[in-house]
Amino acid sequence: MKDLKNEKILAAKEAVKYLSTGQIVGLGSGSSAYIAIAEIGELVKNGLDIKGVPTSEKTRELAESLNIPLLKIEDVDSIDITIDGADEFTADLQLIKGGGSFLLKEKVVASLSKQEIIITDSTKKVEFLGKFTVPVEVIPYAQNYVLAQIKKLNGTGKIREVDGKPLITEQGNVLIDGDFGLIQDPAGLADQLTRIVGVVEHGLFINIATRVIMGVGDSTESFTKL
Ligand SMILES: O=C(CO)[C@H](O)[C@H](O)COP(=O)(O)O
Repeated sequence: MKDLKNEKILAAKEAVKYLSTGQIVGLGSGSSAYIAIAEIGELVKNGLDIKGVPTSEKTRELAESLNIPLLKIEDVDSIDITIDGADEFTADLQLIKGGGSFLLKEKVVASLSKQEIIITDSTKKVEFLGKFTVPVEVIPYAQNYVLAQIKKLNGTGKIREVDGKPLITEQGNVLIDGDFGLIQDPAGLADQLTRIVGVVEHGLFINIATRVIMGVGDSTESFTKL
């Protein structure tokens, strides 16, 4: 049986090799990113001088607990490198993110980043995105409209719930998990979702990742833009 936790650890250890002193580092969210943050905490303890930019409150709390110095996103113009996770990726580095509900901040941080390194276990690589649903962050007022528009795109949408109630994101929005089947044209779907009024952002990360490091058994595989 695959040891997915170990695969994430191996990927995280490989990713932090890209860090160097003086950098501003985006800190992702999710179980893989938290492993990387723990590694970064160790490196900081041993003298690595970086400043982190968190992608969620949970990440901020974790980084603070590890004494990683932090910057506010408002105070940075550019981020040198971000390490984050993903729910699915393809060989040409298109991603679905947002399983952990933090896609909006993750995409802002990724968009500011010169390098976006994604770390995953070996279950996340797919030929076509779409087995994992596409999270769509929506202002609550527009949720029924957006659900109807998703239908027009031949998709089905479901409001994400926690304990029987709609999950409210850190930005006060709701998430619709959109099922579009296997996605043949992720960039096209991303454009269509962006154009729906009331959609704040979605979890298709198109041409954003610069490298994916995937743990496989006892080693890692690295994917870069072809
Ligand atoms: O996008 C995310 C959170 O919004 C996560 O990076 C994604 O869900 C992967 O999580 P994990 O590393 O726990 O598998």
